Parts: sequence; C-alpha cells; structure tokens
Amino acid sequence: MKKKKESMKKNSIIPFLYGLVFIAIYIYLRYTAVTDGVLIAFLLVGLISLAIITYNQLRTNEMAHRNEILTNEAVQLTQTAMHSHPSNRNASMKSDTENSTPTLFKVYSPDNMKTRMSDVAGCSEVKEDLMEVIDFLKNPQKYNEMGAHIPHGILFMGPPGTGKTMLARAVAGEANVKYIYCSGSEFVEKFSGVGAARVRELFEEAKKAQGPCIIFIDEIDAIGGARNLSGNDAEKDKTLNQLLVEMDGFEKSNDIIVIAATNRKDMLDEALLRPGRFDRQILVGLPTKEERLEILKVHSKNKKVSLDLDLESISRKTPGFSGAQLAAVLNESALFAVRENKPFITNDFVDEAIDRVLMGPSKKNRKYIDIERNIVAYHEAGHAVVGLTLENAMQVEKITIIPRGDAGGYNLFSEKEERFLNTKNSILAEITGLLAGRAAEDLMFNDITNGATSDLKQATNLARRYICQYGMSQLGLVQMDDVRNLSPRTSEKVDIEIKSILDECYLKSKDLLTMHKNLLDAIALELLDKETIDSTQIQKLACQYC
Ligand SMILES: Nc1ncnc2c1ncn2[C@@H]1O[C@H](COP(=O)(O)OP(=O)(O)OP(=O)(O)O)[C@@H](O)[C@H]1O
Ligand SMILES: [Zn+2]
Repeated sequence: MKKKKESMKKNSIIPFLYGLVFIAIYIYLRYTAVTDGVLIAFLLVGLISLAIITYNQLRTNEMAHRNEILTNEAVQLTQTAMHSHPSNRNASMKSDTENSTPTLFKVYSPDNMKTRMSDVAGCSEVKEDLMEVIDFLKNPQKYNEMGAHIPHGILFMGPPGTGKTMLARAVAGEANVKYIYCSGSEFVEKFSGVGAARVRELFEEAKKAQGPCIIFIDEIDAIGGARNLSGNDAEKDKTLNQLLVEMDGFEKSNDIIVIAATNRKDMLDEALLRPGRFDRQILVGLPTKEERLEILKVHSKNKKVSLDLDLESISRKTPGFSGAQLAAVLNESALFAVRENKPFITNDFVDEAIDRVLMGPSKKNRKYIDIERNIVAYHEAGHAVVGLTLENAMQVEKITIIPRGDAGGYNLFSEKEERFLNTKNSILAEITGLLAGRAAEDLMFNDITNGATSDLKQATNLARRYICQYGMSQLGLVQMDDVRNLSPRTSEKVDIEIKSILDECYLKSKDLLTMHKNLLDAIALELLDKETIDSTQIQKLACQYC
C-alpha cells in the first residue's frame, strides 16, 4: 500500500512541474510584445496538453495498481498448487510481495541436490563437456588465477524428455552448489515490466549465494523467442532485454552459470546466442540403441524384474523413444504387474507398456462391426507387407488390430540396423509404407476409410521435409525450411511436388500389395484370428508366402 502511494506521488509530480513551467512561460509572454491571438493560442495548446498528461498519469497509476493485485493473486494460486505437490517439498518458492515484484522460481540448497552424473544414462559426450563446468564451480579460483573464462551461459537443445533438466540438476549436484529452477513461461506476463522484474529478482537471488550457483531456465523459448519487429509484444521484449542485460552484467569473477533448455533453438533470438551469453550450445538428442539400453538399466535397477527380462530387445523395439518415454515404459510395466498381481515385470508387460506409451491406452471394449474389423486387419497387413517386401523399409516387430488411442490398430517397426543418416530411398520407402494401409483398403474393398488420417499426415510432413529441408526432390538443391519466406509461386510448386511424391509412392505400394497378395491375405487372416502377431510369426508367414 505504502508503495502504491509513493508511486502515485511520484507520478503526480510530472503534471505539476509541467503546470509550473506553463504558468512561467505564460507570465513571460504576457509582459513581452506578443499579440493577444498568440497568447490565446498558447493558453489553449498548454491547457489541452496538461489535460492529456494528467489523464495518462492517472491511467498509469491505475494499471500499476491492477497489475500488483493480479500478480499477488497469481503468486498465491501458484503457491497453493506447489505446496500441494509432493515433488516440491524440498523446494522453497520466493514470493516477496511486500518489497518487490513476486517471483516464481524454486531455490534448492546444495544439500537438496541429490542427482549425480551417474544417474543420467548415455549422453557421454555431453557429460564430458559438463565436467569442465563442474570443475570450475568446485574450484573457480583455479580458473580465475589462470585468467581462463568458463562460459556463463550454456544452452541445452533437444527434443522433450531427453534429460536436459536432469543434466542441469546433476551439474549442481556434482558441484554441490545452489540451484535455482524456473521455467521461461513463468516470466510471460501481460503487464508491463513484471517479467523483467522477475528476471532481475532471479539474478539477485543467485547473487545472494555469494558463491557458485546454477540458474536453470527451462523452455527459454517462451522468453527468448525472436523479438517482435512489429512491436506487438513489448512486454515479452522487455523481459528478454532484461535477461540480456543480466547476462552481459556478469563479471569475469562471477561464478553464476545460467543453463537454459529449449526444444526449439530455431525460435530463439539471435542476440541470446552471441558470445558472452549462451555461447556454449549442447545438443541433447534422442538416445541411440546402446544409450536406450543404458537408460533401461538405470530405470529397472529399483524394480522387480524377471530374470529373463530382455532389455536388449526392448531397446531394439523402441527407436525414437526419449529417456522419459523409456522411464514411462518401465513404470507402466510395473503397474501392469501390480494390477495382475504378479511378482515380477515380464517381457509381456513391457510389450504392453510400449504400446501404451506409444499409442495410448488400449480400447479393448471398443466394438467393431465385422466389416470394420476386416478393413483394419487389411489396413495393418498392408503396412506390414510393404515393410517386409520393400528394400530400405523398417523391420516389422509386431502388428495388432487392438484399438489404442485414436488408432484402429498399428505396426511396431524397428530399425534393421541403427543409422544416423536417412537416404533418399529409405525416406521414399517410409512414405510408401505409410500409404500402404490406405492402398490395401482400396485394393481389397474398392472403397476407402478415414482410418489413414494420421498416416497421411505423417507422409505429407515427410514429403515436405524431403523437398524443403533435404533438397532431394525435382525442385533441386534448395533449402526452403521457413514456409513464411516462400513466395506464393514457390509454395504452389512445393505443394505440387508433395502431391507427385505421394502419388508415386501410393502407386508403388499398391503394386507391391498386388504382387504379394497372398502374403497380404495371410497376415490379415492371422490378425483376424489372433488380434496381435509378433515378429517370429510375421517372419514365418513371410517365408511361407514371399
Ligand atoms: N539420459 C537419461 N538417463 C536416465 N533417465 C532419463 C534420461 N533422460 C530422461 N530420463 C528420464 O526422463 C525424465 C524426464 O527427463 P528431463 O525432465 O530431464 O527431460 P527434459 O529434456 O528436461 O524434458 P523437457 O524438454 O520436456 O523439459 C527424467 O526424470 C528421467 O526419469
Ligand atoms: Zn495406417
């Protein structure tokens, strides 16, 4: 309240001063040789501008007051939510509403940082990179004496769930330093200056440590997105500017390290990536097969697993899974075991859990009429036949017609061998495989369903990347990644090219299905009988009918 009165007092000084200056000039003019007309004009202009200034000041006062009330409410709500969440028991949330703008970050003392590098499986190169940072935090004087500068800003880039937060916590845990967590989205506010004030307070909190400290900003893209040229988002720009100011203000001897994480580096403002800011950028990508195995080992350590649980085979069946998804698979399997009253997690539970994590819960109670069941069986068999017969296609691990999430059924594919590069032929094979479900429906029933919606979406996106990112199409060696920069003519050309690739792949899949019609029938009939078939059964049918 006191603060509000003070700011109102400060704000009313401006019209008051303006009024004084105005009266002084009027008196001066009155006693000099100006005409009455000039005097009246001066009087009018002066009074109108005084009215405008006073009105603006009153509005600013009102906005600041509303702003304060709303942010106080927001803090109270978040505090309630955080205290009711068990994972936040160790975290203390700052909310100094009396003296400054409320903040929404969590401060952890070194004793509360239990995560270690050994808890993070895989990412050995990333961990190696971070060892130097940990050493600096442990012995800053060693580096300062040598005149060596350690980067104060580190940017983790990579898909969700790949362990970025875990790595930041592990750095703080290993170095035994204070850790402050916040999410970029918490700085996004409608009201002028609130986000910037929160950034200031975040850095003040870090400086309080009077020693090494880590600030982790998750989802930095929420504040660090490219600044708005149209000036529509002035509040967000102010917040980002404040972050830049704070980072530029680091002294050489300062031992605060800011780690930020993003899934969208392309969205970030260039200014953030300049030297002295987030100049060490580390890619935390999806795990390889070996890394998936290591992650599975870490997460199965504290679980009751059967002796024959084949982690190797699970890692093979889960290409593209993040660490978080793998952790979820093992957790889901444990839940299945409890539900079924079994003493251990078995391979069957894990298979079921992979399906669940990938496609959502099964909908066994969803009843198909017979014709729909037939269509789904042929649709899935269509995907499988192309996978089995087309060179460069992925290996089929499992096919099911048990509906899950939005899907009527699905194929689980694995990589024949782990590759880091996609060839032109393997991309075309993937598009052909994606369109094979629709092709089988058309071929067998002379009609088509909306069951291929997600296949078409994936195929179209892949074809677009083939043209616009990889430069593999007839349009040649061009990068047209940013659709916003395409002229209408080029856009049209891209659309025509996408259609031509999809049409070609569709014809190819229809040809393959016609050629291997016996295999298609055999897989569809087996699916209608058993609902789910695994790789051994699939291989058997393939040998018999190919
Ligand atoms: N390399 C890993 N080793 C062990 N566990 C992992 C690994 N990567 C992810 N996990 C598991 O996934 C969970 C989520 O990981 P984390 O929050 O660190 O991911 P993130 O990259 O920060 O995700 P987001 O981008 O969604 O914030 C972790 O708590 C952990 O259980
Ligand atoms: Zn499909």
